[in-house]
Amino acid sequence: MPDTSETAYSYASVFSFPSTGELEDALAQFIIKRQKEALHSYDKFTIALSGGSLPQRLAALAKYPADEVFWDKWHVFYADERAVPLDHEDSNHRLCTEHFFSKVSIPPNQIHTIDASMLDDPESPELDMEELADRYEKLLIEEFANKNAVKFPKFDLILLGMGDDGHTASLFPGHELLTEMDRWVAPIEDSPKPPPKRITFTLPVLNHAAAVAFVVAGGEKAGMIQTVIEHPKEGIPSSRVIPQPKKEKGMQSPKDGSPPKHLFFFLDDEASSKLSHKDSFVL
Ligand SMILES: O=C1O[C@H](COP(=O)(O)O)[C@@H](O)[C@H](O)[C@H]1O
Repeated sequence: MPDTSETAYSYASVFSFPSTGELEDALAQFIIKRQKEALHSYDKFTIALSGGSLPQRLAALAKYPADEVFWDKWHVFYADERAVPLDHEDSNHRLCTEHFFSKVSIPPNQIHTIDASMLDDPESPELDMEELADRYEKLLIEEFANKNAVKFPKFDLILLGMGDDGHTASLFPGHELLTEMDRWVAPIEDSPKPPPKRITFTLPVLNHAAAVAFVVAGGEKAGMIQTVIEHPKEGIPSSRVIPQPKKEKGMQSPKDGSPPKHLFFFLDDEASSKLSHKDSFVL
């Protein structure tokens, strides 16, 4: 577990905003900066999204003009998805479509969903969750494996939410999936939060990303945010997200010579109310 101090967090930048509107504007600027950095190195921007409250935090991006956000370069995946049809009320894809994709112009073939053809009857005992996860992993392999020939994909940015129990993506506290160190995408059939059947990125995928940002609002999450940032614990999934991407040529370091940070928290003032330190938001 990383060292933390009362004055600054050595491994993460923690930003807090008085309102969710201000949080959303700052998050949009941050995402655009990451997109520009990615496009300096490659001709695409690979991003993974979550469900829950995250999709509604992305709508601010729609305000930016076409010379700022290059939607045709975006390649979108899901950090986790529920094993339900894509138009089901529990689907993370449905939420992202309603709150975000419907407002912007990402080419639909660059938004990578789970294989809906397997999900006509999500209650069916025949539903092969291993196969569902493997098919999603294959999409990642098509996107990443040739480019980097690495053991794990390296997303330019992964956006995560956090439940008040500390779960993130569909990695739950104390669950055996926290020990999965080989697969990229894993099934879970006993999610403590409904629906029970889901697929999820594994911890190594989260921790190989160039950047991961948690986006969390609300006073009910303040205690867990303090634990994750100031007193991280092995059994709490969000505590285990500490990206350490492989160095690449052109990777930018801060001008002050400090080691680059790859983990970011975008919080509202209620979620950050128990923290002893917050960073100024400077891009
Ligand atoms: O079940 C899930 O929960 C987390 C957290 O959701 P939130 O509503 O508390 O923001 C979410 O990030 C994940 O994608 C989702 O499947």
